[in-house]
Amino acid sequence: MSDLAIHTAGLGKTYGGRRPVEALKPLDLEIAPGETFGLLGPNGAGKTTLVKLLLGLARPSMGEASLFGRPVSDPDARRVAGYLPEGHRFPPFLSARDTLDLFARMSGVDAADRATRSADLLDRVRLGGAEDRPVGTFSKGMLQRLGLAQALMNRPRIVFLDEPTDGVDPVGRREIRTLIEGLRADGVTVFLNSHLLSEVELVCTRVAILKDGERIRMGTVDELTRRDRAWRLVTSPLPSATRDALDGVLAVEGATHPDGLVRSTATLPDRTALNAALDRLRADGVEVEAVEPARQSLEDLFVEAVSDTPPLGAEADRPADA
Ligand SMILES: Nc1ncnc2c1ncn2[C@@H]1O[C@H](COP(=O)(O)OP(=O)(O)OP(=O)(O)O)[C@@H](O)[C@H]1O
Repeated sequence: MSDLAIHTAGLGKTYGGRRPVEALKPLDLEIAPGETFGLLGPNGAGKTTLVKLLLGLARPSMGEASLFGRPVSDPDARRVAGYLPEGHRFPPFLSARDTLDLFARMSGVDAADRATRSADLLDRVRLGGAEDRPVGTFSKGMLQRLGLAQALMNRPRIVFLDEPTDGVDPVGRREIRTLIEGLRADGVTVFLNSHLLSEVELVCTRVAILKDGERIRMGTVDELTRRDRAWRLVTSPLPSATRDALDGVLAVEGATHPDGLVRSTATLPDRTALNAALDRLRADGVEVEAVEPARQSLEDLFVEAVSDTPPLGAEADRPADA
């Protein structure tokens, strides 16, 4: 039996009808326990479909999926999962405490446990003090935090969070991020669907990008955002002869920083060539403060990946070494 948190083999979904939609093309996916995995993709890419398949809420057209070694069609597989759906709604007249009590009943939490569990969760999502207010008076951030508490009610080993920071202000987003980091510290596997790439970049250990139902990228944020054959340098100012000698290799940023150092990007075929360039800088009396692989933001990568279509099976699994 697999001890992976999520395992899929050839999992795919085509919605029927007069014009069938291939929402998810056959997907092989392995997510280890304790990972915080981010699923990205433009609207209609198949993200929600994948989550529904993993929760047994939609039936696959092909392939199989399991959570912690149990097929997702087995209700016991779902018992270890929590779910915060996108755009969830709670009855507005219920208090936060009553809302959680309702979900506790639906999750089969023992009557003896329910009150303590709800109180603990309300504290955890920082809603202690607002427990008796009707949910209809809650801000978007409070509603999302209550949604998170609901998703954690059954002490899940894995939680699926669909746009948890949707409509939430920066302070609320940070609070939700801290909660997600807390889950990771507790060893809970997190499967995050989000359009907020800066958040995903901060919180996820690994990400995949879906487009038109197909996975077009997958890797750690570090692997995916590292630019091939490019390094970022921080140095003392460069004499003009050095600039001329390294013309075409070194692109120096125009602005001088308050620290008096200059930033540049070196584009070179390999590490040997990088070291030759550094030797040249040193020989010219330039002091080197820092050298690191150049990166693009996750947002740049996303836009680039979804704009040019070629599915990059080989590149997706490209080794991290520059
Ligand atoms: N019940 C359904 N019946 C028919 N087609 C569907 C159904 N649900 C989703 N689809 C289609 O499947 C494709 C994938 O939809 P899905 O909701 O999984 O995308 P998504 O990546 O979650 O999008 P978004 O970011 O907008 O939430 C879309 O073309 C969508 O129109």
